[in-house]
Amino acid sequence: MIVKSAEFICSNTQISKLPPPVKPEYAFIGRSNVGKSSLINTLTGKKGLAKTSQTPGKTQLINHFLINENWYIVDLPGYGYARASKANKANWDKFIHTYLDKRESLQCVMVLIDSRLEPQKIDIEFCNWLGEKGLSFVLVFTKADKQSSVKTDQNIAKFRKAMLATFDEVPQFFITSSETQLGRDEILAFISNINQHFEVPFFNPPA
Ligand SMILES: Nc1nc2c(ncn2[C@@H]2O[C@H](COP(=O)(O)OP(=O)(O)OP(=O)(O)O)[C@@H](O)[C@H]2O)c(=O)[nH]1
Repeated sequence: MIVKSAEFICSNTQISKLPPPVKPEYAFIGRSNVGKSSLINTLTGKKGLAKTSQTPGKTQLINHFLINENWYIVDLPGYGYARASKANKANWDKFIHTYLDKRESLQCVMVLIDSRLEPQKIDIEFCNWLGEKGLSFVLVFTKADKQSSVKTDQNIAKFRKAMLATFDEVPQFFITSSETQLGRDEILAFISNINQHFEVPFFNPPA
């Protein structure tokens, strides 16, 4: 897929104010600082579209970006920000879980995992929750340029093994780097394929 246009549409803290669910959308989520904004910028080819920063936990809203005028990238707040208060974490859980569980037009959750790390409990738990809810998701291993491909493969194998404790099969995965654009074309092709089969879901427009 060629990305011809990518524009920021809205930031939300309320599910009721999200755009109508009439276009396919893909939610990008992961631990704070996993490289989510960088990946979104790489996919869209727009450097400043999603803000990148070295301060973990900066993204706190649900951000919708409209791509080629016919599908959305949804930038979700990062989870597992160590310095967030308990109340904030609980709010995050409720808000994001509601969005993921109820959003009619959500096609796939792109779960970003830092390829440099051994399997992290919080990532596995999140995948388990998605599995319990029957939500479609893929794994996107980020920052692959930061170490050898052997090391990346080892960490991915460990992650897959950890997932097999609860899943019969491991979901599809992508290896990416926002530095080298590794994985960009594969993710866009994956999305393009799903978009072709999208049918507008039934939904109740707000009164
Ligand atoms: N070398 C390398 N650095 C990366 C890559 N992706 C992200 N980074 C760096 O990692 C840091 C965090 O990246 P962001 O894209 O801001 O991460 P984020 O997940 O959006 O962060 P939050 O907004 O805190 O959730 C920045 O310093 C990026 O430049 C990558 O693929 N390779």
